[in-house]
Amino acid sequence: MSGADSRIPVTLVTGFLGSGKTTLLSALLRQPEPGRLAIVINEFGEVPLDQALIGRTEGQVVVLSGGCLCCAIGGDVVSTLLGLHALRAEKPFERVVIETSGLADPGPILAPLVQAPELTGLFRVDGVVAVVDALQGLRELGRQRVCVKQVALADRILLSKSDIAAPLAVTRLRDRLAEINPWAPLTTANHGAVDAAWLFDPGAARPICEHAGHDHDHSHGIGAFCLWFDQPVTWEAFARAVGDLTEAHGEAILRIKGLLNLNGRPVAVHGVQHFLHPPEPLPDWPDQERRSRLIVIADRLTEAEVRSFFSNMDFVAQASRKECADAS
Ligand SMILES: Nc1nc2c(ncn2[C@@H]2O[C@H](COP(=O)(O)OP(=O)(O)OP(=O)(O)O)[C@@H](O)[C@H]2O)c(=O)[nH]1
Repeated sequence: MSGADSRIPVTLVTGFLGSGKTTLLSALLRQPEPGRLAIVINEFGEVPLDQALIGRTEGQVVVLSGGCLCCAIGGDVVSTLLGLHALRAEKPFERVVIETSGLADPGPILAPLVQAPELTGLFRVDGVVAVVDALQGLRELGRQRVCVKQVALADRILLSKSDIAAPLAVTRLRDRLAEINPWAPLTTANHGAVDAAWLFDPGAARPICEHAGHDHDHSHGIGAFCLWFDQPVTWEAFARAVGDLTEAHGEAILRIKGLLNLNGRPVAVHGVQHFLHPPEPLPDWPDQERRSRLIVIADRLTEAEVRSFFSNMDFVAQASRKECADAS
Protein backbone atom coordinates (compact mmCIF):
# COMPACT_ATOMS: atom_id res chain seq x y z
CA MET A 1 0.00 0.00 0.00
CA SER A 2 1.32 3.42 -0.86
CA GLY A 3 1.64 4.84 2.66
CA ALA A 4 0.40 8.35 1.91
CA ASP A 5 -2.85 7.35 0.25
CA SER A 6 -5.56 7.23 2.88
CA ARG A 7 -8.36 6.62 0.41
CA ILE A 8 -10.31 3.38 0.80
CA PRO A 9 -9.40 0.73 -1.77
CA VAL A 10 -12.20 -0.69 -3.88
CA THR A 11 -11.97 -4.06 -5.56
CA LEU A 12 -14.44 -5.05 -8.25
CA VAL A 13 -15.30 -8.73 -8.51
CA THR A 14 -16.69 -9.52 -11.90
CA GLY A 15 -17.37 -12.75 -13.80
CA PHE A 16 -20.17 -14.28 -15.81
CA LEU A 17 -23.38 -15.64 -14.30
CA GLY A 18 -22.75 -18.46 -11.86
CA SER A 19 -18.97 -18.35 -12.17
CA GLY A 20 -18.45 -18.32 -8.38
CA LYS A 21 -18.31 -14.65 -7.31
CA THR A 22 -20.54 -15.05 -4.24
CA THR A 23 -18.69 -18.23 -3.30
CA LEU A 24 -15.43 -16.26 -3.42
CA LEU A 25 -16.81 -13.48 -1.21
CA SER A 26 -18.24 -15.98 1.22
CA ALA A 27 -14.83 -17.69 1.48
CA LEU A 28 -13.06 -14.33 1.90
CA LEU A 29 -15.33 -13.31 4.73
CA ARG A 30 -14.33 -16.46 6.59
CA GLN A 31 -10.61 -15.58 6.39
CA PRO A 32 -9.08 -13.53 9.18
CA GLU A 33 -6.54 -11.71 6.99
CA PRO A 34 -8.45 -9.45 4.64
CA GLY A 35 -9.43 -7.08 7.41
CA ARG A 36 -12.89 -5.64 7.58
CA LEU A 37 -14.60 -5.68 4.24
CA ALA A 38 -17.65 -3.79 3.11
CA ILE A 39 -19.40 -5.81 0.45
CA VAL A 40 -21.62 -4.27 -2.19
CA ILE A 41 -23.71 -6.67 -4.23
CA ASN A 42 -25.31 -5.77 -7.51
CA GLU A 43 -27.71 -8.46 -8.68
CA PHE A 44 -29.81 -8.86 -11.78
CA GLY A 45 -33.40 -9.61 -10.87
CA GLU A 46 -36.01 -8.38 -8.48
CA VAL A 47 -35.51 -10.90 -5.72
CA PRO A 48 -31.97 -10.65 -4.44
CA LEU A 49 -30.56 -13.97 -3.29
CA ASP A 50 -26.83 -13.44 -3.01
CA GLN A 51 -27.08 -11.57 0.25
CA ALA A 52 -29.04 -14.47 1.70
CA LEU A 53 -26.63 -17.03 0.28
CA ILE A 54 -23.41 -15.28 1.25
CA GLY A 55 -23.84 -16.38 4.85
CA ARG A 56 -22.96 -14.67 8.06
CA THR A 57 -20.73 -11.66 7.76
CA GLU A 58 -19.51 -11.21 11.32
CA GLY A 59 -20.32 -7.54 11.42
CA GLN A 60 -19.02 -6.57 7.99
CA VAL A 61 -21.27 -4.18 6.19
CA VAL A 62 -23.28 -5.67 3.39
CA VAL A 63 -25.03 -3.26 1.10
CA LEU A 64 -27.36 -4.59 -1.50
CA SER A 65 -27.61 -2.58 -4.63
CA GLY A 66 -30.46 -4.14 -6.58
CA GLY A 67 -31.67 -3.12 -9.97
CA CYS A 68 -30.25 -3.34 -13.34
CA LEU A 69 -26.56 -3.83 -13.74
CA CYS A 70 -24.14 -1.53 -15.34
CA CYS A 71 -26.82 0.21 -17.37
CA ALA A 72 -28.24 2.00 -14.37
CA ILE A 73 -25.53 1.60 -11.80
CA GLY A 74 -23.43 4.74 -12.41
CA GLY A 75 -25.47 6.96 -10.09
CA ASP A 76 -26.00 4.06 -7.74
CA VAL A 77 -22.27 3.56 -7.30
CA VAL A 78 -21.90 7.16 -6.17
CA SER A 79 -24.81 7.07 -3.72
CA THR A 80 -24.03 3.56 -2.46
CA LEU A 81 -20.39 4.37 -1.75
CA LEU A 82 -21.18 7.71 -0.17
CA GLY A 83 -23.74 5.99 2.05
CA LEU A 84 -21.18 3.37 2.95
CA HIS A 85 -18.59 6.00 3.78
CA ALA A 86 -21.04 7.71 6.11
CA LEU A 87 -21.47 4.43 7.98
CA ARG A 88 -17.77 4.03 8.53
CA ALA A 89 -17.63 5.65 11.96
CA GLU A 90 -20.27 3.22 13.18
CA LYS A 91 -19.07 0.14 11.30
CA PRO A 92 -15.44 0.55 10.34
CA PHE A 93 -14.08 -1.18 7.27
CA GLU A 94 -10.81 -1.07 5.38
CA ARG A 95 -11.80 -2.13 1.92
CA VAL A 96 -14.86 -2.21 -0.32
CA VAL A 97 -15.53 -5.18 -2.54
CA ILE A 98 -18.20 -4.75 -5.20
CA GLU A 99 -19.67 -7.93 -6.63
CA THR A 100 -21.14 -7.05 -9.97
CA SER A 101 -23.99 -8.84 -11.64
CA GLY A 102 -22.81 -11.64 -13.92
CA LEU A 103 -24.22 -9.75 -16.89
CA ALA A 104 -22.51 -6.48 -16.06
CA ASP A 105 -19.91 -4.71 -18.08
CA PRO A 106 -17.44 -3.55 -15.41
CA GLY A 107 -16.53 -0.40 -17.37
CA PRO A 108 -19.44 1.80 -16.27
CA ILE A 109 -19.16 0.65 -12.69
CA LEU A 110 -15.53 1.72 -12.61
CA ALA A 111 -16.16 5.01 -14.38
CA PRO A 112 -17.69 6.92 -11.42
CA LEU A 113 -14.94 5.63 -9.16
CA VAL A 114 -12.35 7.41 -11.19
CA GLN A 115 -14.43 10.32 -12.45
CA ALA A 116 -17.02 11.35 -9.85
CA PRO A 117 -15.56 14.20 -7.80
CA GLU A 118 -17.60 13.09 -4.75
CA LEU A 119 -15.80 9.75 -4.77
CA THR A 120 -12.29 10.28 -6.00
CA GLY A 121 -11.09 11.87 -2.77
CA LEU A 122 -12.52 9.06 -0.65
CA PHE A 123 -12.01 5.88 -2.66
CA ARG A 124 -9.46 4.48 -5.09
CA VAL A 125 -9.78 1.53 -7.46
CA ASP A 126 -7.53 -1.23 -6.28
CA GLY A 127 -8.23 -3.71 -9.02
CA VAL A 128 -10.67 -5.80 -10.98
CA VAL A 129 -10.89 -9.53 -10.31
CA ALA A 130 -12.58 -11.69 -12.94
CA VAL A 131 -13.89 -15.06 -11.81
CA VAL A 132 -14.01 -17.51 -14.72
CA ASP A 133 -15.86 -20.82 -14.56
CA ALA A 134 -13.52 -23.62 -15.72
CA LEU A 135 -16.50 -25.73 -16.71
CA GLN A 136 -18.38 -23.21 -18.82
CA GLY A 137 -15.83 -20.45 -19.40
CA LEU A 138 -14.66 -21.37 -22.89
CA ARG A 139 -18.21 -21.63 -24.13
CA GLU A 140 -19.23 -18.37 -22.49
CA LEU A 141 -16.26 -16.54 -23.95
CA GLY A 142 -17.40 -17.75 -27.36
CA ARG A 143 -21.00 -16.68 -26.90
CA GLN A 144 -21.11 -13.69 -24.57
CA ARG A 145 -19.19 -10.60 -25.48
CA VAL A 146 -19.61 -9.15 -22.02
CA CYS A 147 -17.72 -12.15 -20.71
CA VAL A 148 -14.75 -11.29 -22.92
CA LYS A 149 -14.95 -7.72 -21.65
CA GLN A 150 -14.92 -8.87 -18.04
CA VAL A 151 -11.74 -10.86 -18.68
CA ALA A 152 -10.15 -8.12 -20.75
CA LEU A 153 -10.60 -5.57 -17.96
CA ALA A 154 -9.32 -7.81 -15.20
CA ASP A 155 -6.19 -7.18 -13.15
CA ARG A 156 -6.50 -10.66 -11.61
CA ILE A 157 -8.17 -13.78 -12.99
CA LEU A 158 -9.50 -16.47 -10.73
CA LEU A 159 -10.34 -19.81 -12.29
CA SER A 160 -13.15 -21.49 -10.37
CA LYS A 161 -14.47 -25.07 -10.64
CA SER A 162 -11.29 -26.61 -12.03
CA ASP A 163 -12.06 -29.43 -9.57
CA ILE A 164 -14.98 -30.50 -11.77
CA ALA A 165 -13.64 -29.56 -15.22
CA ALA A 166 -11.64 -31.83 -17.52
CA PRO A 167 -7.89 -30.97 -17.40
CA LEU A 168 -7.76 -30.54 -21.19
CA ALA A 169 -10.67 -28.10 -21.09
CA VAL A 170 -8.87 -26.13 -18.37
CA THR A 171 -5.72 -25.94 -20.50
CA ARG A 172 -7.68 -24.71 -23.51
CA LEU A 173 -9.46 -22.14 -21.37
CA ARG A 174 -6.17 -20.89 -19.92
CA ASP A 175 -4.83 -20.46 -23.46
CA ARG A 176 -7.90 -18.48 -24.46
CA LEU A 177 -7.69 -16.29 -21.34
CA ALA A 178 -4.03 -15.58 -22.06
CA GLU A 179 -4.99 -14.47 -25.58
CA ILE A 180 -7.61 -12.05 -24.26
CA ASN A 181 -5.61 -10.76 -21.31
CA PRO A 182 -1.96 -11.78 -21.19
CA TRP A 183 -1.15 -9.32 -18.35
CA ALA A 184 -3.39 -10.50 -15.57
CA PRO A 185 -1.96 -13.08 -13.17
CA LEU A 186 -4.18 -16.15 -12.96
CA THR A 187 -4.76 -18.64 -10.21
CA THR A 188 -7.20 -21.47 -9.57
CA ALA A 189 -9.43 -21.59 -6.51
CA ASN A 190 -11.66 -24.36 -5.28
CA HIS A 191 -14.85 -22.92 -3.86
CA GLY A 192 -13.25 -19.48 -3.55
CA ALA A 193 -10.28 -20.61 -1.46
CA VAL A 194 -7.70 -18.02 -2.44
CA ASP A 195 -5.12 -16.06 -0.53
CA ALA A 196 -6.59 -12.62 0.19
CA ALA A 197 -3.11 -11.10 -0.14
CA TRP A 198 -2.97 -12.32 -3.75
CA LEU A 199 -6.42 -11.03 -4.53
CA PHE A 200 -5.92 -7.64 -2.95
CA ASP A 201 -2.39 -7.07 -4.10
CA PRO A 202 -1.95 -3.31 -4.08
CA GLY A 203 -0.74 -1.80 -7.27
CA ALA A 204 -2.20 -4.58 -9.35
CA ALA A 205 -4.57 -2.27 -11.14
CA ARG A 206 -3.64 -1.28 -14.65
CA PRO A 207 -4.06 2.31 -15.80
CA ILE A 208 -7.66 3.24 -15.52
CA CYS A 209 -7.94 4.44 -19.10
CA GLU A 210 -7.96 0.78 -20.09
CA HIS A 211 -11.21 0.43 -18.20
CA ALA A 212 -13.11 2.74 -20.50
CA GLY A 213 -15.95 1.80 -22.77
CA HIS A 214 -19.33 0.23 -22.34
CA ASP A 215 -21.09 -2.56 -24.20
CA HIS A 216 -24.79 -2.97 -24.02
CA ASP A 217 -25.02 -5.90 -26.34
CA HIS A 218 -25.53 -8.29 -23.45
CA SER A 219 -28.91 -6.85 -22.68
CA HIS A 220 -31.08 -7.70 -25.61
CA GLY A 221 -33.51 -10.47 -24.91
CA ILE A 222 -32.01 -11.47 -21.59
CA GLY A 223 -34.53 -11.46 -18.78
CA ALA A 224 -34.82 -12.74 -15.23
CA PHE A 225 -37.92 -14.47 -13.92
CA CYS A 226 -38.64 -15.03 -10.30
CA LEU A 227 -40.86 -17.98 -9.54
CA TRP A 228 -42.33 -18.69 -6.13
CA PHE A 229 -43.54 -22.07 -4.90
CA ASP A 230 -46.11 -22.14 -2.11
CA GLN A 231 -45.50 -25.66 -0.87
CA PRO A 232 -42.26 -27.46 0.06
CA VAL A 233 -40.72 -29.17 -2.95
CA THR A 234 -38.79 -32.40 -3.40
CA TRP A 235 -35.36 -32.50 -5.00
CA GLU A 236 -36.52 -35.15 -7.48
CA ALA A 237 -39.39 -33.01 -8.78
CA PHE A 238 -37.23 -29.91 -8.91
CA ALA A 239 -34.28 -31.59 -10.65
CA ARG A 240 -36.67 -33.19 -13.17
CA ALA A 241 -38.26 -29.82 -13.99
CA VAL A 242 -34.85 -28.16 -14.41
CA GLY A 243 -33.59 -31.11 -16.47
CA ASP A 244 -36.57 -30.84 -18.82
CA LEU A 245 -36.14 -27.07 -19.07
CA THR A 246 -32.44 -27.26 -19.93
CA GLU A 247 -32.98 -30.14 -22.33
CA ALA A 248 -35.59 -28.17 -24.21
CA HIS A 249 -33.87 -24.76 -24.07
CA GLY A 250 -30.27 -25.57 -23.16
CA GLU A 251 -28.62 -22.68 -24.95
CA ALA A 252 -31.16 -20.16 -23.67
CA ILE A 253 -30.82 -20.94 -19.97
CA LEU A 254 -27.99 -18.84 -18.57
CA ARG A 255 -28.49 -19.18 -14.84
CA ILE A 256 -30.80 -20.75 -12.29
CA LYS A 257 -30.47 -19.71 -8.69
CA GLY A 258 -32.77 -20.39 -5.81
CA LEU A 259 -33.54 -20.95 -2.23
CA LEU A 260 -35.78 -24.00 -1.90
CA ASN A 261 -37.90 -25.26 0.90
CA LEU A 262 -36.90 -28.89 0.55
CA ASN A 263 -39.18 -30.82 2.88
CA GLY A 264 -39.07 -27.88 5.32
CA ARG A 265 -35.30 -27.28 5.20
CA PRO A 266 -33.59 -24.35 3.41
CA VAL A 267 -31.40 -25.42 0.50
CA ALA A 268 -29.53 -23.26 -2.00
CA VAL A 269 -29.60 -24.40 -5.61
CA HIS A 270 -27.45 -23.28 -8.50
CA GLY A 271 -27.64 -24.09 -12.17
CA VAL A 272 -25.19 -22.60 -14.63
CA GLN A 273 -26.42 -23.12 -18.16
CA HIS A 274 -27.22 -26.85 -18.44
CA PHE A 275 -25.20 -27.83 -15.34
CA LEU A 276 -27.09 -28.20 -12.06
CA HIS A 277 -24.77 -28.04 -9.04
CA PRO A 278 -25.53 -30.36 -6.10
CA PRO A 279 -27.99 -28.81 -3.61
CA GLU A 280 -26.36 -26.94 -0.71
CA PRO A 281 -28.23 -27.22 2.61
CA LEU A 282 -28.14 -23.97 4.62
CA PRO A 283 -27.88 -23.96 8.42
CA ASP A 284 -30.78 -21.48 8.78
CA TRP A 285 -33.38 -19.59 6.83
CA PRO A 286 -31.99 -16.15 5.98
CA ASP A 287 -35.36 -14.44 6.59
CA GLN A 288 -38.99 -15.08 7.61
CA GLU A 289 -40.06 -16.26 4.17
CA ARG A 290 -40.55 -20.02 3.91
CA ARG A 291 -41.67 -20.30 0.30
CA SER A 292 -39.21 -21.52 -2.30
CA ARG A 293 -37.99 -18.86 -4.67
CA LEU A 294 -36.25 -19.46 -7.94
CA ILE A 295 -34.59 -17.03 -10.31
CA VAL A 296 -34.17 -18.08 -13.92
CA ILE A 297 -32.10 -15.86 -16.19
CA ALA A 298 -32.76 -16.74 -19.79
CA ASP A 299 -31.99 -15.50 -23.25
CA ARG A 300 -35.04 -14.90 -25.43
CA LEU A 301 -37.47 -17.09 -23.50
CA THR A 302 -40.86 -15.95 -22.29
CA GLU A 303 -42.01 -16.28 -18.74
CA ALA A 304 -44.76 -18.68 -19.83
CA GLU A 305 -42.22 -20.94 -21.50
CA VAL A 306 -40.09 -21.09 -18.35
CA ARG A 307 -43.05 -21.43 -16.04
CA SER A 308 -44.59 -24.34 -17.93
CA PHE A 309 -41.73 -26.62 -16.89
CA PHE A 310 -42.60 -26.16 -13.24
CA SER A 311 -46.35 -26.54 -13.66
CA ASN A 312 -46.60 -29.75 -11.67
CA MET A 313 -44.81 -28.33 -8.64
CA ASP A 314 -47.28 -26.42 -6.46
CA PHE A 315 -46.88 -23.18 -8.20
CA VAL A 316 -47.04 -20.15 -8.89
CA ALA A 317 -47.90 -17.62 -6.25
CA GLN A 318 -46.22 -14.80 -8.06
CA ALA A 319 -43.92 -14.35 -10.99
CA SER A 320 -42.09 -11.39 -12.36
CA ARG A 321 -39.80 -10.53 -15.16
CA LYS A 322 -37.04 -8.00 -15.11
CA GLU A 323 -35.28 -7.13 -18.28
CA CYS A 324 -31.91 -5.59 -18.56
CA ALA A 325 -32.96 -2.45 -20.36
CA ASP A 326 -30.51 -0.04 -21.82
CA ALA A 327 -31.06 2.91 -19.53
CA SER A 328 -28.49 5.20 -21.01
N1 LIG B 1 -17.29 -27.60 -7.77
C1 LIG B 1 -17.18 -26.28 -7.60
N2 LIG B 1 -18.30 -25.53 -7.50
C2 LIG B 1 -18.15 -24.20 -7.33
C3 LIG B 1 -16.88 -23.57 -7.24
N3 LIG B 1 -17.07 -22.23 -7.09
C4 LIG B 1 -18.42 -22.04 -7.07
N4 LIG B 1 -19.07 -23.23 -7.21
C5 LIG B 1 -20.52 -23.45 -7.25
O1 LIG B 1 -21.05 -22.74 -8.37
C6 LIG B 1 -22.39 -22.32 -8.09
C7 LIG B 1 -22.55 -20.84 -8.41
O2 LIG B 1 -21.69 -20.11 -7.53
P1 LIG B 1 -21.98 -18.58 -7.11
O3 LIG B 1 -20.87 -18.20 -6.19
O4 LIG B 1 -23.38 -18.41 -6.64
O5 LIG B 1 -21.83 -17.84 -8.50
P2 LIG B 1 -22.01 -16.27 -8.81
O6 LIG B 1 -20.96 -15.91 -9.78
O7 LIG B 1 -22.07 -15.50 -7.54
O8 LIG B 1 -23.43 -16.27 -9.51
P3 LIG B 1 -24.31 -14.95 -9.99
O9 LIG B 1 -24.31 -14.00 -8.83
O10 LIG B 1 -25.66 -15.48 -10.29
O11 LIG B 1 -23.65 -14.44 -11.21
C8 LIG B 1 -22.64 -22.70 -6.63
O12 LIG B 1 -23.33 -23.94 -6.59
C9 LIG B 1 -21.25 -22.87 -6.06
O13 LIG B 1 -21.19 -23.77 -4.96
C10 LIG B 1 -15.69 -24.40 -7.35
O14 LIG B 1 -14.53 -23.93 -7.32
N5 LIG B 1 -15.92 -25.74 -7.53
